[in-house]
Amino acid sequence: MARRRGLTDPRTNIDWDALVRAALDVQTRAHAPYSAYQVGAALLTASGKVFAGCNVENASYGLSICAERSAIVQMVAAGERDPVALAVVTPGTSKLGPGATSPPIGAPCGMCRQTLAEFADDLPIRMSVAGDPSLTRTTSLAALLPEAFRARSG
Ligand SMILES: O=c1ccn([C@H]2C[C@H](O)[C@@H](CO)O2)c(=O)[nH]1
Ligand SMILES: [Zn+2]
Repeated sequence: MARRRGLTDPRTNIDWDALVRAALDVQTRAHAPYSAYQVGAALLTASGKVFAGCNVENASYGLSICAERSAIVQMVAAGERDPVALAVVTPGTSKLGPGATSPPIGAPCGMCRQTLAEFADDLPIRMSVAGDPSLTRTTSLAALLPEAFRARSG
């Protein structure tokens, strides 16, 4: 018999504030000397644990890894494979340089979307701009990546 999801199930009871805080915390440790664009991501898994990742750039630019994929690597290395929510935090206006207006709410890139699709059919995703609570949007992996590539059905 399938277990009913209780109040403590992270799928139905996502503590978004805590997840965004974890993303903000790891964002400060991003290694982004080339783009100066620091990103933090925090993945909540079905076990209730949070795995955080930041972008790590390289002098050979193409080797850079995004925050979202960093978080997935942390999750898999810890033996988990069932993400239930993702928070992503991108830089606020103060980091954008002179003359910058309102920053865009940074959404996960295509490569990160497909990497997320490896571990979840769908996933709520909250995207926030650091330091500006009005710039927050909650969407889903299925909305961001319809018709993800899947080698197998089911
Ligand atoms: O989904 C994304 C898109 C970009 N970046 C990083 C990569 C690079 O270090 C910086 C500028 O593109 O932002 C992420 O972390 N996640
Ligand atoms: Zn990415």
